[in-house]
Amino acid sequence: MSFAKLKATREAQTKPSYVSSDTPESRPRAAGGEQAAQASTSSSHASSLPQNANEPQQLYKNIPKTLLEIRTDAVKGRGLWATQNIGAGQTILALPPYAAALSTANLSSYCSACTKPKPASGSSPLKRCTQCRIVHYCDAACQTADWALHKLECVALRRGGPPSEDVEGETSSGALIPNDAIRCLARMMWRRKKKGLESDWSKELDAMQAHLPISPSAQEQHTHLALSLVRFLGLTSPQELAELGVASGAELARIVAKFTTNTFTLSAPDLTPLGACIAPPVALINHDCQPNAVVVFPGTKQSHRASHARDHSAGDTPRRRGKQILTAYIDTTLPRIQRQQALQETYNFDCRCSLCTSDDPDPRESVWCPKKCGGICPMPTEENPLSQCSRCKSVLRDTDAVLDAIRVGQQGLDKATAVQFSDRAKAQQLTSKLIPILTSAGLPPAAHPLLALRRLHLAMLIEDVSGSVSADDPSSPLAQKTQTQTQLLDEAIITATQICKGLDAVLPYAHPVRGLARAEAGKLLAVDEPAPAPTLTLTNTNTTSTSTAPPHSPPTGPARLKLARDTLLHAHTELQLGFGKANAGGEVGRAVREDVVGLERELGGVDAARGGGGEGCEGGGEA
Ligand SMILES: C[S@@+](CC[C@H](N)C(=O)[O-])C[C@H]1O[C@@H](n2cnc3c(N)ncnc32)[C@H](O)[C@@H]1O
Repeated sequence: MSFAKLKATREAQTKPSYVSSDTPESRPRAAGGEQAAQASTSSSHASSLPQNANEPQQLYKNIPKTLLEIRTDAVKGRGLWATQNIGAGQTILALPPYAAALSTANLSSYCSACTKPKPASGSSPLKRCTQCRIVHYCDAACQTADWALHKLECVALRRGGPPSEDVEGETSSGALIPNDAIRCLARMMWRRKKKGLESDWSKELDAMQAHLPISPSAQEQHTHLALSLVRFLGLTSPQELAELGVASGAELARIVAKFTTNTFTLSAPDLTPLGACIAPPVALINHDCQPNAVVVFPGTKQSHRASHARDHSAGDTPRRRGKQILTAYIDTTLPRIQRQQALQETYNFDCRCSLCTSDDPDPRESVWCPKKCGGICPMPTEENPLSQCSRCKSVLRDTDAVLDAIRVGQQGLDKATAVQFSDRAKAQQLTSKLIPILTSAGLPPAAHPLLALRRLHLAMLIEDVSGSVSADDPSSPLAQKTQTQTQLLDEAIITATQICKGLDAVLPYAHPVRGLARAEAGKLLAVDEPAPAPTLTLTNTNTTSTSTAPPHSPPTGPARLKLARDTLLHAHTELQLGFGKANAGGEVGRAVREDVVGLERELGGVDAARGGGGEGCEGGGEA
């Protein structure tokens, strides 16, 4: 698994949100910069705070001082605080990563300079570096922009990577390709040397917080990464290490530790993980499971010439002056215990945020009220099987059945996630079987692992839907073909709708994941319905009636189009806030807006054909 994927399993799907969370109390800004920061950090976190940076405010020139300031929290260390009220959807920070690398699987399908994907067939394909034959670029301009780093990387790639599990593929000449973490680290080191060790750029990197790994497995992982890096860089002596500005092996270990604590998953505008990247000003932001900001890579209007890490403030409540800016490092749709484990494993701290310390029932860990009053019961556990509805106080019976369903669901989710690419049929069989088991055990749409299973199921269904539309088999009978297509599409729409319900219950309004999920549901509703292929049903009165609709199937015809338009409009509003207003909701937000305009036109046509006036939105669907 690539480093990006590994981190992404923890963080990507639920890139941060933005509730008006009541963040821990702000503390007065530490007067003494790094020393003060170090002194005020809990030693139980075994972290080593920056030793050699300037007064932090003098570094980080690209942090807008009119909006933000660096302060130190006694528990979390340095962080960013709002110096004025920041509106929903306002960009807080926008900057390109200091170093980035695509994961190996993406090296031939994305540009290594701007991270734009391979163009659709028909347009000119990505150009491969003729020397290493590994990295690809949109054109000569992208290649030139990346050359200063790639010329060093090209040599290292041709030399071949370390023969270890960090290697994820090989070149046509059989050279091994190290994973994205090693290549990103190497790019960071080369650039650090080029910029000068005394430059602010390098000092910001050096000032990143490092956790000295506590667990033996983390220690082993760091050592392994450091050794692989040395081999990839082609270093054979301590002198060569010193030429890169690294005085000793211990210092190299610290650099690796800083890297793992502070990297981000480089993602596409739709949050698909692409690789690893590092941006010290953004890495200053601390974690909260109910954060008030989000890190996204929304794509630029004309092209992806610059891959910006943008930190957006989103949601419908402004971040008030004096509040700490907080993002989520992990998937916040997960139940508390899994969030805590992920944070401990990678970032080495116990989260004490309001969500992690609350006693209120949490939809992530809940079961519908047995009396169906609309309330929820806390999910029973082996230790605490007693559970009652938070609203009507009805007691949940047969908790063993619920516990069994959850256990089987979690095991199935782990298995299906592991085999989703290698054995699609198995993964799909698992998700299809487990979703009804969990719903009949009474789990609401937000509960884990039901929500996660549905998200996985939908990803596979969407591939099937596009496959069934594009690979229309002319030999199969029309009725059978359209029925399969209708069933697939309806199942995808129903699943997407349930996912939106689940995400709405656990993520704050305008979270990018919510916006993307709603955009997906809207797009599925907008897919042309397969030509009607009615099944004939004989009735006992000797007449025939037609019916293709399974129970709870989505509406058809103009009603479906209207629902698609309304869903996409809703998605557009959330995407604008989640991916930034100034950026018009990012690449996905702009595409959704075009879809809305198309649907408005179609609906106008339908209304005109019926002789009615359209009931569309002015200006093509701006919410
Ligand atoms: C990416 S860094 C954030 C910036 C860091 N505070 C600094 O001083 O450079 C991540 C580290 O910050 C600390 N941290 C972030 N959020 C925290 C939280 N909610 N509680 C405790 N520590 C936190 C942890 O030590 C974590 O490994």
